[in-house]
Order: sequence, then C-alpha cells, then structure tokens
Amino acid sequence: MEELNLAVVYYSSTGTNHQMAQWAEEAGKSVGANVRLRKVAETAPMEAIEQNPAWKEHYEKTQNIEEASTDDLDWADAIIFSVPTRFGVEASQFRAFIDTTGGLWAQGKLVNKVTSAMTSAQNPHGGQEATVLSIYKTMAHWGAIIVPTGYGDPVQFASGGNPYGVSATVDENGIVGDIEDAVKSQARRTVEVAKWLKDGQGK
Ligand SMILES: Cc1cc2nc3c(=O)[nH]c(=O)nc-3n(C[C@H](O)[C@H](O)[C@H](O)COP(=O)(O)O)c2cc1C
Repeated sequence: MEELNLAVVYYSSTGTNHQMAQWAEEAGKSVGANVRLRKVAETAPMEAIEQNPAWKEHYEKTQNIEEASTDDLDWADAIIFSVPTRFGVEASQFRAFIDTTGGLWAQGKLVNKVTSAMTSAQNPHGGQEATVLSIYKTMAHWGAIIVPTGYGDPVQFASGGNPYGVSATVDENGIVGDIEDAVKSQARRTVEVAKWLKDGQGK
C-alpha cells in the first residue's frame, strides 16, 4: 500500500466547521492516511470579528492551526473541505482561498484529486445542500473526482441524509444532533476511494 495524503481544509467563524474538520482528521488517521488539518485564512477585518464574541474567541483559539496553502492541495491525494453556508453558498473566505488555485489548475495538478465537502447552516433548509453542490461545481472545473456521501452507509440517514456531503444544523447550543459518525464515515469513504485510485484497484 502506498502512502495516502489527506488534506482537511476548513473555514470556521464560530467553531462548527473546525469541529467537523477535526472529526474528519481523526477518521482519516484511523484508516492510515497522512493528514494535514488546515484552516483557510481569515479575510474579514478585525472590527467585524471583534463585534461577535464567539467569532473572536474561535479566531483567537485557532491561531496555532496552520493556514491552508496551495502546497497542501498539491501534496494531497484526497481533500475534504468543510465550510459554513453564507446566504446559500460557501463563506467568502473559502472562495478567496479557492481563487489562489489558478496556478495549480493551469498546470493540471488538481486533476483527479479525490474530493468531498461538508457544510453547516443555521437552518436545515437554509442552503446546506446548495453549499455542498456549489463547492462541487469548482471541483468539476478542477477535473477532480467528487465523492458524495450517498446512502451506502446507514449512518448518513441519522445525520439528516444529505447525500452530497454531511451538513450540520447549528443553533445557540452548537451542532444539532450527533453527526460525528456521519462525518467520520464521509472521511473514511473519501480516503478509501483515493486508495483505490492510487493502487489501481477497483472494488
Ligand atoms: C453572513 C452570514 C450568512 C449566513 N447565511 C446563512 C444561510 O444562508 N442559511 C443558513 O441556514 N444559515 C446561514 N448563516 C448561519 C451560518 O451558516 C452558521 O453560523 C455557520 O454554519 C456556523 O459555522 P461555523 O461555526 O463553522 O462558523 C449565515 C451566517 C452568517 C454570518
């Protein structure tokens, strides 16, 4: 078995997607992948962050996490993205990062990356599926391999059954329900698919 590199790239203002990314990191390691957990750089001005105590606290708490770079994408065989929903699409911080990938794209280095995406939103129907699908549009432009969650693992029914990628609903107490197993299942599946492709073995 060759080495398998997984990059878990997330953006989070108030911690939800950070938590989901950590679960994905844990699951990736549990199936033997080398994992890089990376946060997308903050682009909002400090005045905005400081107006929201939860945002400020999370921002300060995660200063030690390395920021995502295009090198992480180049290094990775598999990439999992976790990004909050903002008005029905991904947070702009994530789009700013994606907009730095033109060089890799031009060299064809994003082709066949094995990718999967997760999100969170305040409302179950507030754009969760739309956000994951929006990320997948970019993956199509990359020529990446998209790994949806589907319904192959029953744990996905328990987490709301978003077949595109796990999505969390968040209220004032944090993530609603227990989606940890669903996130971990998605991460393991993404790594498995990447392994099949890397080893040239089908299932
Ligand atoms: C500017 C803004 C726009 C948002 N738009 C939506 C939305 O369209 N639908 C929704 O259900 N929640 C929306 N939310 C709630 C966020 O999705 C929620 O705060 C986020 O998923 C929490 O993730 P985080 O803790 O990782 O930052 C919005 C929040 C902000 C600040």
